[in-house]
Amino acid sequence: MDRVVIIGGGPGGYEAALVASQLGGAVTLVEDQGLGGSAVLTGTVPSKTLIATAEVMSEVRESAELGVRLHADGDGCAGTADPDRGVTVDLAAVNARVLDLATKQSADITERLLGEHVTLVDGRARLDGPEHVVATRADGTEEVLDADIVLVATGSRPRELDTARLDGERILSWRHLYALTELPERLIVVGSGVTGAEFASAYDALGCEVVLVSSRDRVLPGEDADAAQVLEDVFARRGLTVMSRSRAASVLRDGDGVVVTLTDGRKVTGSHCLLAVGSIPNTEDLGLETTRVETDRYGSIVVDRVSRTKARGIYAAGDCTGVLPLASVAAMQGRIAMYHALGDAVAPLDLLTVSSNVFTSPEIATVGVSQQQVDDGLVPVREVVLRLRGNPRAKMQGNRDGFVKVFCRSVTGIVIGGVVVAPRASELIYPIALAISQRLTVDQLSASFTVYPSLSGSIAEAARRLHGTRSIT
Ligand SMILES: Cc1cc2nc3c(=O)[nH]c(=O)nc-3n(C[C@H](O)[C@H](O)[C@H](O)COP(=O)(O)OP(=O)(O)OC[C@H]3O[C@@H](n4cnc5c(N)ncnc54)[C@H](O)[C@@H]3O)c2cc1C
Ligand SMILES: NC(=O)c1ccc[n+]([C@@H]2O[C@H](COP(=O)([O-])OP(=O)(O)OC[C@H]3O[C@@H](n4cnc5c(N)ncnc54)[C@H](O)[C@@H]3O)[C@@H](O)[C@H]2O)c1
Repeated sequence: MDRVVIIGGGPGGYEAALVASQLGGAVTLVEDQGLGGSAVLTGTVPSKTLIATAEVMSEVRESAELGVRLHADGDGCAGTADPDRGVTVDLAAVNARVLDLATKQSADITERLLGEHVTLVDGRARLDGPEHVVATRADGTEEVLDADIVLVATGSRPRELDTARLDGERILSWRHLYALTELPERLIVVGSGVTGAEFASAYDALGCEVVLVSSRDRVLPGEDADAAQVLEDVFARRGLTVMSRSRAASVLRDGDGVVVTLTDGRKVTGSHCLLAVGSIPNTEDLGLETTRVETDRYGSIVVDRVSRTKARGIYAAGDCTGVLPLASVAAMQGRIAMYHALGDAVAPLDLLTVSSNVFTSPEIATVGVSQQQVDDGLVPVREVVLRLRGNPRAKMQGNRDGFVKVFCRSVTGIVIGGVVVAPRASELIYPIALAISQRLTVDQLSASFTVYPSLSGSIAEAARRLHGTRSIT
């Protein structure tokens, strides 16, 4: 029986443990922060739970158009999405729910792993040569685990700036947000990547004044430019301030507030600052130097498409590899590693089939070939963009911001990419993802019935418009 030792209990680690156990390995997983990793305890799950409340607030805020009338009850709750309409958020209750849900999900994962006979070691692990993992427990005792196969899945942590030290009270990373019991009066979010944009959108919806400090020309520089423009327009309409081409040089505490100084000398004041300036892979102090595992200049572990490192028998998965920092990708890399290591059939990781979503309001979901690749002339395509405001269901629901974009191969009509900007775009992207993975043509995608009226009708309609040879925008 192969002895498999997994370092890290996030999606990269725990999904691998399930597969390794299913394939007959003797599996030990070392983790000291609780199962689920930052995905469950501080990242994906808590942020999306908070955003669930923000979504309700957004809908309430925009419900007047649908004839909904709300009346102030004057109960004095902290934080107000719209004081004139009497809708408020009790952030202490929201965050208590967030933390409770995360803890329970972690417990569910623990139970599942134990049920699959995975041995859990509560400790911090490091490699001691390619065949030994040393786990150090909180009391300092050490256990040496012999391994035929090792998976490193240690994740990443928030990047800090030397000139912006996190204090957990006013200068925060995303890990600190769930300790807040009152809405910040004025939140300055530094960094307009996915993390910054999601929290800016959420806190604005919860009723907080938000300033987004963006070092780039636009928010979400890594995402579809048309989608980012929709989001910027929505932010502007809602009164969320975006300071573009503004790089934070320092963040300092000033009494009960914070001062963000930009590189051009301007100062932005607020009650709190959220630093969302990226992540650092957790690859130090792991004993990697006792093996042939290589890291790149960012500190990420170098892996191939079946998650092999440069050291025989040692695999790596998830954020510590820097391949694509998503929970879904971490989990897939972890599973692929175990299929490969334990001799099962394995398909190498294919990033073109990965769906991802930015959980702003509206959401932005993407899959496959990107507009940037098309504009750079890397892929010849036909494409269509259908604005959401032409969709009957969207009109009924009062949704006018967003679009559906589909790319197909010029000659064959095979679907190779798509973007959906809409409420619940995370759900709507699936038919496009399925079409890509199954190599369906636009004619096949449009041949299925969609419900009338529905937002998914726009996906079928987009595919229908791509029948033939014209590019329609
Ligand atoms: C705010 C935020 C929101 C996000 N939202 C989404 C989303 O909506 N969808 C999505 O797909 N992705 C999202 N992500 C990304 C996602 O959280 C990560 O890609 C995912 O957590 C990576 O999983 P992982 O297993 O590689 O690492 P992690 O989840 O970080 O887990 C790594 C684990 O390894 C442990 N560890 C580290 N070193 C050691 C050691 N030496 N010994 C033992 N254990 C160790 C850590 O304690 C940790 O528990 C979000 C990220 C952030 C920051
Ligand atoms: N919904 C999701 O799936 C989700 C949510 C959050 C994060 N993530 C994952 O995590 C990854 C990292 O996202 P992220 O947003 O945390 O990091 P990021 O590196 O993508 O973005 C950080 C941004 O901060 C900017 N920045 C850096 N220093 C700055 C400064 N001094 N002043 C102003 N801006 C500055 C950078 O230019 C960059 O645009 C994403 O690529 C994504 O894969 C996913």
